[in-house]
Amino acid sequence: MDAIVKLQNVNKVYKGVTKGTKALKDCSLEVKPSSFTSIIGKSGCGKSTLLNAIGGLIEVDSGSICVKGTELTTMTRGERAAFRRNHIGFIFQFFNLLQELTVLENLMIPFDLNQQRVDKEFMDGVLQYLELQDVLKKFPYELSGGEQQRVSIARAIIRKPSIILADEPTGNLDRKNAKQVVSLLRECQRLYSQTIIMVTHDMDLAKKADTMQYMEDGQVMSYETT
Ligand SMILES: Nc1ncnc2c1ncn2[C@@H]1O[C@H](COP(=O)(O)OP(=O)(O)OP(=O)(O)O)[C@@H](O)[C@H]1O
Repeated sequence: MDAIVKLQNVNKVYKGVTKGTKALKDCSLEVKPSSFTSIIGKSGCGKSTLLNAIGGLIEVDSGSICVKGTELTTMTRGERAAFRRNHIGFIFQFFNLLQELTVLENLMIPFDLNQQRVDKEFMDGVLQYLELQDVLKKFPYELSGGEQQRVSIARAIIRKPSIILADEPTGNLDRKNAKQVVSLLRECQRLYSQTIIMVTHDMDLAKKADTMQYMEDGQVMSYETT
């Protein structure tokens, strides 16, 4: 099956004050559709940069990034943003929920921005599955860390993106909630055929993916398939 995400020889240098940091060095990666991939590697090896490049959040210097058959590197920033809104959901370590909005309002932000209609039935199913129906009127600061992360997962899922990019989604959670989040991502993959790419420091959680990619010094070095 064709890869849903394919990077070939991608290079990214962050132009610093003194010298540039090479965050990606001829980095290549292929991800199969509806698969769950984890990316592990030491701090600073380029994991977040790789995820941000796949999600079109940053521009790279050279190489090819093909997502769902579309080349991102030739797009303008606005085109990448539109592509991201249509196809990609992001989950972050610090949840990125707006504290002054209720849970429901947070969930509606992407729909409002995109002037897109909500599939109410689908959304209700996701909320039920993530056990969030009873917290919809609460504010994020009234929720536990695990609940907040479940809200951010719901926000990523309910727009039915084909790809979910999760950057250390369990980094701020205790063991029990961390395991639950990874199980939920697995379920999203199973139920909604979403492709999940998860960056983590946690080897035990990384092993729960179908494919584990190891990054070192700006490159994906190897992979294991279970
Ligand atoms: N915006 C930026 N400006 C300058 N340098 C950056 C920027 N973002 C990342 N870097 C540098 O690029 C390299 C890769 O960073 P990246 O955040 O991708 O690594 P990481 O593997 O995700 O690290 P961690 O596990 O600590 O989150 C690091 O040397 C980092 O200091």
